[in-house]
Amino acid sequence: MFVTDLLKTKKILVTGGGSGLGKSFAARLAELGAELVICGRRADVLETTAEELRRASGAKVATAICDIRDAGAVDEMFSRIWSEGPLDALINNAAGNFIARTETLSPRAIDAVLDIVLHGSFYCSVAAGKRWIAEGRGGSILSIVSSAANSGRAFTVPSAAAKAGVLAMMKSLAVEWGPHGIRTVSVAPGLFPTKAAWSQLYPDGSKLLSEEMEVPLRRTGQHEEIANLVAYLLSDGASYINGDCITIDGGRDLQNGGGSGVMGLFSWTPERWDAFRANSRG
Ligand SMILES: CCCCC/C=C/C(=O)SCCNC(=O)CCNC(=O)[C@H](O)C(C)(C)COP(=O)(O)OP(=O)(O)OC[C@H]1O[C@@H](n2cnc3c(N)ncnc32)[C@H](O)[C@@H]1OP(=O)(O)O
Ligand SMILES: NC(=O)C1=CN([C@@H]2O[C@H](COP(=O)(O)OP(=O)(O)OC[C@H]3O[C@@H](n4cnc5c(N)ncnc54)[C@H](OP(=O)(O)O)[C@@H]3O)[C@@H](O)[C@H]2O)C=CC1
Repeated sequence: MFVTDLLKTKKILVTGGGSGLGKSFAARLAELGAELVICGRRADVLETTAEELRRASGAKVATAICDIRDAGAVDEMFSRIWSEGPLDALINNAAGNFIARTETLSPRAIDAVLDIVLHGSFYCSVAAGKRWIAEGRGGSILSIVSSAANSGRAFTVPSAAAKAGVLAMMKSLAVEWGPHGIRTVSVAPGLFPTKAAWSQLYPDGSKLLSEEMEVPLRRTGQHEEIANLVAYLLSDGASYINGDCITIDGGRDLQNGGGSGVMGLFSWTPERWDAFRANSRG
């Protein structure tokens, strides 16, 4: 679908690039010639993925262990990356999320999601942007958000609020940093199966099946479909797209508001919620 060296001159950081969609983005970008840095908290996950990508594509793939909730650690990571050459693009992909009744959330639970999604994306964006501006060079920032950024979403309220904040940041920076040659673009995915999303959001299989049936295309998305969109948006072919958010969800958002996909959760008993909490990651 693309020329094989579409991203040949680009060096790209993918936060959360060791697993899930981030790994699929990294794999596609590497295939298209990009040099990559993938970051996350788990060294073993990052190393395994980096080795897989190097073997499959021959691309240069570096890893950075970094908890993006820590602003100091983020800035250190960017300094280390820059010491070997500047980035051309940043993908804010790392996220945390889980279903919960909002009134039961502890302050730490709320912060866990807000800090990863909103603060982490903000720290990374500023760390990249200030370096590009100081050097008088351009760059691209792509953030993975969700349709909940516009509509809100019951039972994953911290994620919805954080994604809305990220979207507002991206639209604002498109205007503020556009004159510096820095463009921003957001992608709002629908249902893309990943181990983490499915365990954190769809522990109840029947609920997922009903959500799939609410997608006009009657299926979940394939990773290569969203990875191709991300590759295009970071390529020079998309150089006049700035500040927009592209939805890739098989039409689901048009059919649903932010609420109907979670209707099944209203019937969960407190015991069912306790069982989910006891078994969920974290
Ligand atoms: C808007 C909806 C549309 C969908 C769009 C988005 C989809 C996705 O983002 S799917 C991606 C899902 N991937 C992940 O979640 C992977 C990363 N997740 C994690 O690392 C954890 O789940 C984390 C977010 C909880 C953060 O981990 P960590 O920093 O290790 O946090 P702790 O284990 O220390 O927990 C902090 C705090 O949160 C409470 N908590 C954790 N899980 C739950 C839960 N299921 N329900 C309620 N509360 C939970 C935990 O108890 C801690 O609070 P305190 O007990 O008060 O200390
Ligand atoms: N899958 C789906 O259907 C949908 C996904 N999305 C969005 O797509 C993106 C990818 O989701 P998905 O692949 O499903 O999720 P995953 O949980 O598989 O991936 C999240 C990645 O983020 C990393 N991460 C989490 N917290 C931190 C942190 N504090 N610092 C650094 N890295 C961190 C994780 O690595 P580690 O744990 O090692 O740190 C992991 O590699 C997210 O932005 C998500 O909100 C949006 C809508 C739907």
